[in-house]
Amino acid sequence: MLQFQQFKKSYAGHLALEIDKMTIDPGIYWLKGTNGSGKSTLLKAIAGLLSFEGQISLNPGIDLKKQSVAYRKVVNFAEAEPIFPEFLTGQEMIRMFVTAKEASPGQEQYYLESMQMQHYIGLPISTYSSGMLKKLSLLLAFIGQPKLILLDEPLITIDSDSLQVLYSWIVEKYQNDGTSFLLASHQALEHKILSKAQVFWVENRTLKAIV
Ligand SMILES: Nc1ncnc2c1ncn2[C@@H]1O[C@H](COP(=O)(O)OP(=O)(O)OP(=O)(O)O)[C@@H](O)[C@H]1O
Repeated sequence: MLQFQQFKKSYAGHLALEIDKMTIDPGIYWLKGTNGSGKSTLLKAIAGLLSFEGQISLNPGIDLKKQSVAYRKVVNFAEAEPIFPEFLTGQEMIRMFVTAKEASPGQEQYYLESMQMQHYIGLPISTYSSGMLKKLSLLLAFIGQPKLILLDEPLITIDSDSLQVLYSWIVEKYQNDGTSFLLASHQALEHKILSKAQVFWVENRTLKAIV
């Protein structure tokens, strides 16, 4: 599903993360690691938000650098602490993502309703609480037909009912569409399927599968 070749990310000349060669099969993965180990760096690099050395590609042969538009259409990302333009409404953000990701019209309705976001989605983002903003960013990560969804600390700030809805979105998307997930979380995934997700550990500036 996802391939790394001679991947290296440095900040101001200091190596943060290196993956010489690795293939990740389709699935749901739980990305763990101590603070500062490189989880967000990895997710942002895979999302195409950071410059790096080497190659990241998605099967079949969609290279992040060479086919950047095609790649970004099918790799979605929700940041740990999302920042969106405050003068836009959630609805306007959704409209932008629907266009960029070539989503089917009305796809967002299911997500808006199940997460009970309809009452605020037409308001400017400046009026949102951190949980309301987090739910918007999670919804945006499900827009389109992603092959891979990257969620950085998806469990923080949302209430327990919303958490159960998010778990169901992830499991449904994987089971119905075969979408893979990389979930970076310090909190346990308390769900009967997700708790069995294969673990990847980021340590010593690299990525290791825990078998
Ligand atoms: N913009 C940046 N400039 C310089 N160094 C950075 C930058 N972003 C991250 N780093 C460094 O890269 C390393 C990995 O950081 P990263 O944010 O990826 O860790 P993390 O595993 O997501 O941490 P946490 O669990 O605390 O969120 C850290 O040493 C951090 O100081």
